[in-house]
Amino acid sequence: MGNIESYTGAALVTDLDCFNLSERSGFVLEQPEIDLPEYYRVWMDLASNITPLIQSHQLRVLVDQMPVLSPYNLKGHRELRLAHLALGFLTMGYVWQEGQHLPAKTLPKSLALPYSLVSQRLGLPPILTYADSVLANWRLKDPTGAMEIGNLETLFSFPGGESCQGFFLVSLLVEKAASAGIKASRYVCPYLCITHTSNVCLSCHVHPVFLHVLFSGHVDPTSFHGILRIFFSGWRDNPMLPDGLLYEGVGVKPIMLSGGSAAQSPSIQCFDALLGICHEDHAASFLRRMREYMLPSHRQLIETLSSGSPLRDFVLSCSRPSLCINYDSCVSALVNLRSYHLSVVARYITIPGHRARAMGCPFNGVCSALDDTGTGGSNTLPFLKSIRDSTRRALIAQPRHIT
Ligand code: HEM
Repeated sequence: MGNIESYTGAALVTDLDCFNLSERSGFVLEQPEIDLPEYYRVWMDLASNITPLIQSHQLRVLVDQMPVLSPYNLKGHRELRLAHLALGFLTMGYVWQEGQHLPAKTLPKSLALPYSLVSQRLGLPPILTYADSVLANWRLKDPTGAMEIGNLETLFSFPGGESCQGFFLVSLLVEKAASAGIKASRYVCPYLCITHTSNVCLSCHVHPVFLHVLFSGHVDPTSFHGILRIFFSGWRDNPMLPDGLLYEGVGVKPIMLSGGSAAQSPSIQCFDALLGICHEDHAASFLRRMREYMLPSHRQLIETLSSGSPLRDFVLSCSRPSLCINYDSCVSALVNLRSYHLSVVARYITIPGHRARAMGCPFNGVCSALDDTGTGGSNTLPFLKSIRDSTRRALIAQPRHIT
């Protein structure tokens, strides 16, 4: 494995391993481990049964009784990822078992200490991230079959049944679809396109990625808003836990961490970096902060792509109409994805939020404190619109309307 710091575009073409990227599935972890060594049985048993344990209010008691296990019997990247995923589920379940009115303010040492140590080894924060719940939380029902929604299941899932699984699996398939674009990015890496102009045309491979966004049918808006969303909530910018969460045995002060969000998806930030899309200050700093919730190698790829000469400048300097058209088709695809995503957010957050406020929430107000705020802590609609609009501004030929 090479040293990531010293990478140039040329090296990027040849060594995907360095960025923990798979040739077949991009940022998705290939063949995630599905079990840990026997020593960790208690983690796996509790995480695998998290829904009934939350519903019967037993999870906290059982976590309090766990022994403090050493993380040093975990071997290799895949075991560490599975441990981070299982401990992340236990943490979210522990904190939010009793809903928004009674969040746990302290994570017991039995969970906090091994979780912090596993997190340090991976370079991830000790909270459930997108790298866990989406990129490493899957297996094939039939190992010989294809990676498609009917043949996929999650390893762990929160209350919310099919909708919870659907939320993770649809996001997983978006990442899988994005892998074709990520692979193409190797060839249009800004370093390379300076010398190999023909390669830039390959950027159009990014385009089909966005046709794969299929959300309806797998996630029910009422379950998502009323049941599931609280389990992604973090302890930063969150009125339910304004002072953060104390990790017992790790530090003496509570710490603040954002909840899980697809804003932590490395694929979309890679496309922004590659296409040279610049967001407004506030949105850009939120997205940059979300990189702290990605694996260091994924973050590094985004930074490597951003640090080269902007692709957009290069395309403009070539004065080749076909290149401009290809570039614009990639940007339009990203604009369309973000417009589509805005409609998803309205359907899954804004409308159920209004309904819950008007009727009194059918789930005992489980999520009223979250109503219009994303689980990553953003002020949702203005933030997402600003990102969509700055993407649109990158178009070389500015059309009047893009749907
Ligand atoms: C029920 C479905 C979904 C809802 C309700 C939803 C909600 C949100 C919210 C509220 C944000 C703002 C950041 C935050 O505070 O968390 C966000 C950002 C984001 N979401 Fe989603 N999301 C959904 C599905 C997806 C899927 C399937 C993807 C694709 C992987 C995705 C990709 C993104 C990205 C990339 C951002 C960062 C903003 C951007 O770059 O445009 N989301 N989402």
